[in-house]
Amino acid sequence: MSADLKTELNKLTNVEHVATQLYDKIKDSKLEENLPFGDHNDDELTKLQVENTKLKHRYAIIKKSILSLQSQTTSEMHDDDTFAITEHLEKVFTQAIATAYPRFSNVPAIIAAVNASPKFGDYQCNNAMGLSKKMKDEGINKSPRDIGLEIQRCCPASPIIEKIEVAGPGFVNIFLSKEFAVSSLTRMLREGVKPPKVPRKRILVDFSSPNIAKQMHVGHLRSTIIGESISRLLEFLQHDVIRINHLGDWGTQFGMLIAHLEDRFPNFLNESPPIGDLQEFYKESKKRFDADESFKKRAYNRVVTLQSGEPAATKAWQQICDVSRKEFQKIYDRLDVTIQERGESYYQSRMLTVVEFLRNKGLLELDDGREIMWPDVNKSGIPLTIVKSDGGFTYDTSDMAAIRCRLEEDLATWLIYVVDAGQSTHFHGIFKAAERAGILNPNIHRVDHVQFGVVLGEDGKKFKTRSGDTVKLSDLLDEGLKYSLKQLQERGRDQILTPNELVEAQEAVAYGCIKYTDLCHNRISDYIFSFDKMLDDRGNTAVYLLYTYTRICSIARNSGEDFSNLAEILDKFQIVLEHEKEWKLVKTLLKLHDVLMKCANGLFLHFLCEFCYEVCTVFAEFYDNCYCIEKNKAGEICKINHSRILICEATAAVLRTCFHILGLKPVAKI
Ligand SMILES: NC(=[NH2+])NCCC[C@H](N)C(=O)O
Repeated sequence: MSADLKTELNKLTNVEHVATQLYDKIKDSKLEENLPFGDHNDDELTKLQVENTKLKHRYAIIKKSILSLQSQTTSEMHDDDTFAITEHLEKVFTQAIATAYPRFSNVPAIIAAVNASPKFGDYQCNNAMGLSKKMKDEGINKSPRDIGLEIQRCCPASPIIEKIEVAGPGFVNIFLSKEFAVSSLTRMLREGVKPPKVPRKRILVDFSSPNIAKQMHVGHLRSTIIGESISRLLEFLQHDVIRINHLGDWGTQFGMLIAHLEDRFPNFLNESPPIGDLQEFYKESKKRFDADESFKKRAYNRVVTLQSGEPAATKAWQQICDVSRKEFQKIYDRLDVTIQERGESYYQSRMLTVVEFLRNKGLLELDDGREIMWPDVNKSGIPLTIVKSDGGFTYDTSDMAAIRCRLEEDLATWLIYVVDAGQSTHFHGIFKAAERAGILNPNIHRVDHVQFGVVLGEDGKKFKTRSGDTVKLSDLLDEGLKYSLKQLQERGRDQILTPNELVEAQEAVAYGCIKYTDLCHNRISDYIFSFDKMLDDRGNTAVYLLYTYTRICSIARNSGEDFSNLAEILDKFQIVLEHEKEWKLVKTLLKLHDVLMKCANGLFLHFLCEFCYEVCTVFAEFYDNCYCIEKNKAGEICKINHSRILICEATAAVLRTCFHILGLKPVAKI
């Protein structure tokens, strides 16, 4: 709210206050004399009445000036229409409430999109009931309907609002302006889909984060998919995003791996060891570690040499990491994931300093030879183990060092950890402890553990292969490719598409399905992994969305005209919104910014999936009812509705934006 507006509102509040006092005075004086209201002629009362008239006059002037100031701010907002509609309406109606009832100027407007019949408007302001209750508590009786009417009267003009209606017991129904919709859509077609404006932040997203020498499992796959999409969403909103792979590349297990490497590949310093299956290698070394005392001793020694930075041990460690790194990278390439590696080893020296820091602050306590830290001053919950009894560090230590580095060195103000729900106690402890240590300040920093549920097999049990082993991710992706190829062949697409187009479609469908199935459920719940379900072309699936998108793209192509230069078309043809289905589709498209904001606020991507599905189903309604191209009996094109094809192009542009965030690769031909 502008400073001018605030001053005017303050004036109004004062006048309202004086007016109430005056009213009470008049009422009391009448009660005293037992006279009916307005039927008094004593001097005192006349004076009060004159004053009352003056106040009324002043009140009206101030209200008028507020209204004009408000329309100024709302049209300023419109100069650049890259805002979310709900957010804009919240501002407009918060101002309306403040003008109508200055003492409630801090009550935020409650705005909801209306999905029922269009006669109830497109959005609703739902404050009337609440305000009526508030007034009742003050002893004032005002019906929600009257309050609704007053809000309507005080609503500043907004270019996005066509009209406001008060219905029933006080519903304030808001109808969007078609003029605004056409101008937004035209702009979008000319300039591309722009993000809503939000204050830019530096955000660090910690995701994927598998462990060296261990299998990357479906939990890591979920983290990879969700983390990538969250990063894309926040980048689209113009934030400065740092994507971090917090690899498990440090710890005592490396001692035995190095010792085993020395024995199996004595020439490792000169030649990279041909380790095919690192997991098998891990198992072998673990067996020796448990059975052979001298091997165990050497393994412990290698931990010490590695941590002190000794070159041979460091080289061995790097080579082991390289084997895993290459495997992980193959998965990232297939899924089009970009991430920067910064494993636990990165924090080795920072762990030393963070331990010193916590110790100096007196936050570490001795417990059975370990040094622990209580996240809470009251010692509730579970303590973190900062230093083990043998002097080594733990997962807690590396995360304390990491959080400090991210906030103090990277200067991120928002940290996002995309890790399974099983680690929620760990992260809760880290966040609390960081706050207690003064590393994290909740007034400046935001931290989120973006947790997610487990992937289940079709039998409802934990996802495993038929033989009961954990599923290898590369095998899973291969299987997806097989399924999607089979589906494309069943549709005879292998006959129409070129071999390259077929591979492109096959990958888009397979990887798209796997990602979309993960993202379209509320991430907190578990979900069942089934290729048959995810490849269904009806319902909320990637296949349905990709097919709809391809169909939309083909409309302009089939018109026989060149729609590649939209600006040129827009110079010649206007978008008109006459048919109710055209209007419904455009209003749906305009929800994009609201949906993006909602996804970013709670870090939930299923809202975006639901939105894509809504766009596609509303598009189908539009397409069934509105001809874009008309053909004569001979099957020749006789009329092209340019406005409608432009609406199709806008739909495709909105879907493309969402697909990019969700990691779906749109293909022009399927
Ligand atoms: N900062 C973190 N702790 N990130 C998540 C690490 C996940 C860990 N490597 C695991 O596989 O469970």
